[in-house]
Amino acid sequence: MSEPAYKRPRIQRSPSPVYKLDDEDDSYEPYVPVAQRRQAKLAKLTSWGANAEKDKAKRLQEEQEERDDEEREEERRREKARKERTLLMEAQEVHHRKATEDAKKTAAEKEEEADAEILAAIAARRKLASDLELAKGVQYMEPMKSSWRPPKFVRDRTPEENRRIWEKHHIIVEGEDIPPPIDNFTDMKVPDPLVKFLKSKRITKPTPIQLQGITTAFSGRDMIGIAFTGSGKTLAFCLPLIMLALEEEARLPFIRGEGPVGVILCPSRELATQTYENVLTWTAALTKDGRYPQLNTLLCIGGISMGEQSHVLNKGLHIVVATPGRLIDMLEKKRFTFDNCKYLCMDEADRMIDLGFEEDVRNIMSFFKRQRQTLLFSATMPRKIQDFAQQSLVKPVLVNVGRAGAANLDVLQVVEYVKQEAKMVYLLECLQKTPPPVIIFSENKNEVDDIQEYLLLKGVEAVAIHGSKSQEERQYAIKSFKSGAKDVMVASGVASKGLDFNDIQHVIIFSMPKEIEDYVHQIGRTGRSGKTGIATTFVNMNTPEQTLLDLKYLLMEAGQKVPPFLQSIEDPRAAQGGMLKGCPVCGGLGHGISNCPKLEDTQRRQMASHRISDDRGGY
Ligand SMILES: Nc1ncnc2c1ncn2[C@@H]1O[C@H](COP(=O)(O)OP(=O)(O)OP(=O)(O)O)[C@@H](O)[C@H]1O
Repeated sequence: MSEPAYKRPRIQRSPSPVYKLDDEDDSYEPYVPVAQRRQAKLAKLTSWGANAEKDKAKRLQEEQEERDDEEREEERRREKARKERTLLMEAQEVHHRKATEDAKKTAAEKEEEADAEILAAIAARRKLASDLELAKGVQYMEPMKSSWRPPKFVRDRTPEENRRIWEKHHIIVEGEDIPPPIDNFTDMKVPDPLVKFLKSKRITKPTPIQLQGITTAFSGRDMIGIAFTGSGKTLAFCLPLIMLALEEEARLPFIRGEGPVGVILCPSRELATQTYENVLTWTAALTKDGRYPQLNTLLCIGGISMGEQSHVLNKGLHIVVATPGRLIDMLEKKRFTFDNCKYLCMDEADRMIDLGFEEDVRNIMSFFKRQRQTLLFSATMPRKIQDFAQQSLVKPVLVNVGRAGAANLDVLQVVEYVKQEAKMVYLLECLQKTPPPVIIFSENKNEVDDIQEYLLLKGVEAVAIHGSKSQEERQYAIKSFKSGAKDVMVASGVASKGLDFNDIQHVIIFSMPKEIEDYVHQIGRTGRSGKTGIATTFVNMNTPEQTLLDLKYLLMEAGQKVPPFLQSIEDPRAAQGGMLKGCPVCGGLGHGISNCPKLEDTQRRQMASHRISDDRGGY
């Protein structure tokens, strides 16, 4: 058995006291003397002020840095956004802006703008200069030098006196240092035998284009000459070349292989032949006198054998009259060179540049070794061609007699509505209006043949000419018509440019050409050199309304009678308001550039990229 546990008794004691040491008392503050305390406070205050300044500056700096950071960040964001913006978005914006602006414009303003855009696109063509000159950036700044001086009394004239002469002859001149007009061949210093010869041909006084054009060309200036059909442009550009050739020959006679001094380019073989014959007569008149040397002229056209003219090539050569294709051929074969050629004239220049000859002209220019005097002449020269040509000429002078593309006022224009099926029969009746010679124009080669056949059947002495005829047939037609052996010549429109037949009484336009310029050239075969003539034009349902509108305006401009069916044709542009200006591409008054038939035709031709003629010098 176990013993019970013993519980020891506990003694209750009071808790032991907690002792604290003196220095552990919180409230204890050592004693600091007053002076020392004041100094300490002062020091504290001073140091606090300086720190506050520092803090403030620091804070400001930090704030500035923060702002800079934010700006940089914003710029980064903007840059990123800019990069992310697609071209499409920009295009949309431009489009939107344009749409808003367009909404504010009138229809006329919109059309004007569209026209300007098309014109700018056309104007962006390469300058008319040789490839070499373009590549080398050769640009002539000063006109060619000339030894010709106007007589003293002309030099002494005041500008006001010159202006009065221009006004009197309805001549508009543009350009720098315009040479003075002279209204007398002798005062122009044209050699006496030539003046006498011209007189014998009833050419006694210069026509307006001659009195300004000849002095301009004599002065060595590049020029654009615009004047009515039959107003004597041929003499205006041939005479200066003849004078230049005389001067060169007198200085040092030409021997074989030398020359030519100048070249005249024409768009058709017939026109080149006619100009060549003119040059031959004028140079022969000089030589006949015995005081002047013989000048040699070469006709350079397709369809003829150049062998026949080898006698000319065997001598020094002064003047070449050419169509572009054959000229390029001769230059490439080095039958002659343009090393000393100083004069380049283009007759019917608007056609030369427009009718697919532009590249040929550039090619021809590449054969020139130095600066030349360039002259462009035509009865029709739309603004577009003038502007284009101006950039290629050196300080050009523009000599303009009447509106470019206006009809000759000496032609009485009659427009008749004739049904298609009635045309042939009515033609016979129409032929009775005047005595021969008469020219009938048709746009279509087959129609030309049909008309000739019909007339022959009816006993009318008629010849026909168009681009598909052989050179012999073409020459025969021209010769027999010119000599008076044949009364009527039926021709395709292309035969119209520049041909000068004696006293054509009546021009009948069997089918109205689409381009009003062609009409102007066709009616211009009559009413030449101051005489009057009649032009009868057949129109009907097949004639495009726009062509009729061009015709209407042309008749109005020339003060001619406008038949009721033409009067009733409304101009859609008139309804839109705005100025009715001539089309800058073709000069037609009845339409704008956006619906110009000539431009359409050019574009179609360019797309088909085929040439007008196989020999480049024919029609
Ligand atoms: N000063 C003049 N006085 C009278 N007749 C002239 C004069 N000058 C030229 N002629 C004659 O006028 C006719 C027409 O001249 P030319 O063929 O040079 O005209 P054009 O202006 O070239 O016409 P187109 O634009 O149709 O080619 C010619 O028969 C020419 O002999």
